Amino acid sequence: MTLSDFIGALKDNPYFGAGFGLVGIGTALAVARKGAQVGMIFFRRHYMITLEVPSRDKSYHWLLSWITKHAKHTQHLSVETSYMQHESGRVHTQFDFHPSPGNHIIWYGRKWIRVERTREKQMVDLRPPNILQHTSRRYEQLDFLNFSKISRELALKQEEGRTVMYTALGAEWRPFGFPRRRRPLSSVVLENGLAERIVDDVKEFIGNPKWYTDRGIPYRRGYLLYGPPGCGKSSFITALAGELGYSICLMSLSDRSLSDDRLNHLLSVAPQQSIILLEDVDAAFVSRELLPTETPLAYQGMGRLTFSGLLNALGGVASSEARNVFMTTNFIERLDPALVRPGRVDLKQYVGHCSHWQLTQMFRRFYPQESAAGAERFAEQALTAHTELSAAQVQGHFMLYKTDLAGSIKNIAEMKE
Ligand SMILES: Nc1ncnc2c1ncn2[C@@H]1O[C@H](COP(=O)(O)OP(=O)(O)OP(=O)(O)O)[C@@H](O)[C@H]1O
Repeated sequence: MTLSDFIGALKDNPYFGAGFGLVGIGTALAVARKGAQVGMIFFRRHYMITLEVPSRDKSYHWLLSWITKHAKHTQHLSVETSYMQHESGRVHTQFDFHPSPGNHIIWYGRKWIRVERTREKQMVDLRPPNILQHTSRRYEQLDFLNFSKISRELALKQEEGRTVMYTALGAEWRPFGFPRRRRPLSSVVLENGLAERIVDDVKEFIGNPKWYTDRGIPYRRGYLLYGPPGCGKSSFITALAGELGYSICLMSLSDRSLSDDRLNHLLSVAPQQSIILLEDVDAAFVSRELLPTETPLAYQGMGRLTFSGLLNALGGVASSEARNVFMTTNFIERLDPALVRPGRVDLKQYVGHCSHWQLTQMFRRFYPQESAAGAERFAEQALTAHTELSAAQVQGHFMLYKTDLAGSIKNIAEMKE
């Protein structure tokens, strides 16, 4: 039997024909699948473009709120809980629902947009921040610009004339609550010329980055406001942020989940044009000279944040963006000298009890119809009745007698918190 006879016999064999046919179909499908994959890769490479928005980028939150608004039908949501404890002990909690990490398809402007939320993988010891990826057709590159612009406008509209408060969530800063109406500087009455002095200093710093780069000095400035409670430290910083059009990044050093790495990371990724506010710095650490006998245990270093970690983080924030760190305390004597040395704290300011001048100013703000002489009399009587008065006490008293000036003066001796 020759080879041609053998092939002829196989051709006529129905089993062989069917097997050959099946193999042929399988191969054709595999080739088609591979072709589709290659075609998709080719298409993506040449016709698609991906925009990556890291979480530390300013537009990240704008895009995230845009996506949250538009990806209404997504089935995967993740909750983000922000938590803030006020000095009064009052706890403020907020739940935000965002599309969870993964793919989300959004129908917008008569187009499908695919948004992918992913987590950055190379971070150690930190809750990884998210990345948003937005994919569009290459010839519609302008889409990115429009998309980013629209989300920015949406966010800016919400923030117009307002101060955004950020709190630290994992390794990221997240806006907390709705942006607050800006507090005018004039509403915080500090000792004559004090507010202007700090405002001028901050403005001078923000306006002169070149001075720092020319001298190789890290572009940051630290401020410490200290003094008794209720005298306007926090209120002034909030008003200052409003004046500058800055946001506030509020951080508590006694947060037990704060580690050296996390603090360092948070300081370096704080949103641009923001003030970092560390309130009650004495609550987390006390001067090493006071330890261990005279200090209550509650005040000793807590959590995984170490004192040297804090010093390094404050001294080591190298950023091209102006970095303003404000700290407040009621007990400056409890702070370690290393914490308040120049480089970490460049301007220290005592914000104390009300002076005669402050009392007259506050009186005139509350009772604008009253004469200057009336305000002087009020200030004198208040200081005769009380040696120390905080602005919060005075404000509380005025609130009590909002429409009753005579009552306000008559009951001056009862002014209390
Ligand atoms: N100098 C001031 N001018 C106007 N209002 C003030 C002033 N100081 C305090 N207040 C009012 O008193 C309240 C408490 O003030 P604030 O929280 O700013 O004080 P603080 O000095 O930061 O206190 P603490 O040291 O306890 O944090 C606020 O409602 C604020 O409006």
